[in-house]
Amino acid sequence: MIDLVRRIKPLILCITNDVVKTDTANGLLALGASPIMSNEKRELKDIIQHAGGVLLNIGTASEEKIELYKKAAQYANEFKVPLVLDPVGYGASSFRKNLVDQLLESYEFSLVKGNASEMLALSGQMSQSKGVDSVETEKTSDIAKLVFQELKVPVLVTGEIDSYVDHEEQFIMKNGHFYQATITGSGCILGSFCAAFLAVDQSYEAVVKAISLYNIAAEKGAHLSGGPSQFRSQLIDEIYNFKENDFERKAVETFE
Ligand SMILES: Nc1ncnc2c1ncn2[C@@H]1O[C@H](COP(=O)(O)OP(=O)(O)OP(=O)(O)O)[C@@H](O)[C@H]1O
Ligand SMILES: Cc1ncsc1CCO
Repeated sequence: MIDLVRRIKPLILCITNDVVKTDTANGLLALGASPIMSNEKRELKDIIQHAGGVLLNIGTASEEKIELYKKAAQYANEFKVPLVLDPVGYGASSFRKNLVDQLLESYEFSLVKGNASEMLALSGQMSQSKGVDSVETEKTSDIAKLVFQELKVPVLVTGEIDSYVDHEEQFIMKNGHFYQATITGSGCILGSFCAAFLAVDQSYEAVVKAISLYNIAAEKGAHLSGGPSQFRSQLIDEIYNFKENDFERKAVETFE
């Protein structure tokens, strides 16, 4: 499926947070997709008409950006473009919680992905959210089931083990390296990769492939790195050099 992404080179609109814009654009370029970032609601219709996927990441949301998120979601639904939501910091403030709840009520998402803390909070259960990093100890598979029951949209919960649940599939995915948790934006980049794979294949397999590619690239990159800084750039090279047969390392299992 990576060959398909590289051949189609889908345009991915990322309405994402200020911390990770450059890393996300570099990640998508290394993958073979075509990123565009935007902060302007008046251009969204033009862009989304030609986009293969849209990512909404609310990591640095503000009152002024609410209309931007809503318009992007509206056009993505109107033009039937896959729409991914990353509810960064959900549970860390009531502003973020209200914003995400409104978006989920009003628009159709192809995937909601977040770390264990964010997703546990989204399920309506108590979570120890503090800031944007995950501090949850519950299994991501249990959290994914809870959030899916609550939202009834495909969900991905990230952590040491990632879990995906939709109306008919349930997977855990074991690839990845702890260095990923030492760099900012690791989950945010993954959200953009999910949008890029969903752009070429609107099924659960696209999500599994996006995570597997990203986490296998991380495993390979970590072995060549002395720490987070080197890892950060090595990861981009491993993504760029990823071959279809690298998927042979993927560690994906179904669960009950
Ligand atoms: N300890 C770990 N071992 C293996 N992989 C990990 C580990 N921690 C995170 N990952 C991987 O890192 C990526 C990001 O997951 P994480 O849950 O850290 O996201 P996040 O908290 O949303 O990140 P950020 O907010 O920095 O963007 C996923 O692909 C996940 O599989
Ligand atoms: C650190 C941080 N704060 C808001 S968004 C972000 C990037 C990781 O989610």
